[in-house]
Amino acid sequence: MENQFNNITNNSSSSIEASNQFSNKKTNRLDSFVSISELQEEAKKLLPKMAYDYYASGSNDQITLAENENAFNRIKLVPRSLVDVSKVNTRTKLFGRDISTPILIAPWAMQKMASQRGEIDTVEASKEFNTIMTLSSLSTTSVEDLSNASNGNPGWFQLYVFKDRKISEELVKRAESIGFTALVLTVDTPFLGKRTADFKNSFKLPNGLSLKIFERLMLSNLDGGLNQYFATMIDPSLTWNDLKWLKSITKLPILVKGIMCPKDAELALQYGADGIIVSNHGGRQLDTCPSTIEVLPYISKVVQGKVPLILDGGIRRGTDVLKALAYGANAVCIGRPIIWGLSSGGKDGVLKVLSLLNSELQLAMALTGINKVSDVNNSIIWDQNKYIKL
Ligand SMILES: Cc1cc2nc3c(=O)[nH]c(=O)nc-3n(C[C@H](O)[C@H](O)[C@H](O)COP(=O)(O)O)c2cc1C
Ligand SMILES: CCCCC(=O)C(=O)O
Repeated sequence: MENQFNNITNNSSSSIEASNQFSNKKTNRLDSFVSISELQEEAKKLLPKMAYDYYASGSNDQITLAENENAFNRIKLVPRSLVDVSKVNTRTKLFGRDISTPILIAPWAMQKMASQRGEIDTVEASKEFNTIMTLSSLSTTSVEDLSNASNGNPGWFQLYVFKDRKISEELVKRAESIGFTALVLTVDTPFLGKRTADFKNSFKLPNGLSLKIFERLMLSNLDGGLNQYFATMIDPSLTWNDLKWLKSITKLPILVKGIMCPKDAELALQYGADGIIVSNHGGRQLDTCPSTIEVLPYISKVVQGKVPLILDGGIRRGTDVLKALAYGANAVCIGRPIIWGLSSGGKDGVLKVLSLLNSELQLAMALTGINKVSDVNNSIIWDQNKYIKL
């Protein structure tokens, strides 16, 4: 039993084993953390306040930020008995690629505030765990350096579209030519949400760091504050027609990230999206919008398996991953859990987070009588109406 849930279904490596919470073979500092919330506490101790606040914050009153997690906790799973679960397996396939887990790494900006090697640590961990990382447009590592660090297999690239389309076009072509295998077009951010702590802290990148991808644009120092930077550079006039433009300049599959409305899911399909990411940007954009898990079943009904469907927002436990799969997602992305892992222990910290959440997922699958990801469906969600006549 212990072995089964220690050795995750990937090419198990020493650092994964060392970071596993139940392993008694080796111990290191990361072994003592048994949950994402403990890693968050550790990150809070280690990070400068300005960086921690930027990473942790939601917008306005942070209602949606809290709701993303709370909504998962309100959903109840159904335990099942006497099913042979001796070979539970979290492997799955996405865009033809075999991955060891349905847990992917969301794009998040400025990772070198969390560890010295930033995005390089994250991509190395994602490769070792055999999952997919999406690099943020606002990365502190260049696309070329990330590609080199991953032997030409850096994962997916997240795109914020610039007012100057030529810059975006050049960026897309660069990313495509050096091995990125999909584009993630973020559509929930015509303007950056109002994150109070960043205003109070007068957030700016620490000296010595810059937004590598845009270094040439001379705006990398962010002196005017995040929102001003964003408003200066990013195009708020983007519409569905621009998805056609993007498709015309790349052969890569395009996932649309930030879909929260079933009507928008319909439009995304109509305009040719190759994948949909249900996301409210981790509660950082429109405050008081619903949690992502709440809207997922409605979007799943529109998508009907035509393209891969991914959810992010509020995932802090393996049971949350299982609930998202049960509501129709093919995979999930995690943002802040990776941030806390990277801040607490660099690459090993990211591996720790992936290992911890995937072990929890594997255990939750066993306890609900599920052996493989493709067998998950909504019968594992408790619905008293189904049993009311019994
Ligand atoms: C600090 C931080 C930076 C982020 N930067 C980006 C970004 O550059 N591009 C983007 O599309 N989403 C960005 N996101 C949103 C994440 O991709 C993802 O939607 C969100 O973190 C998921 O919620 P979770 O943190 O609860 O897992 C960022 C999120 C955080 C917390
Ligand atoms: C100017 C930084 C924007 C990155 C981002 O998307 C976020 O912080 O949520």
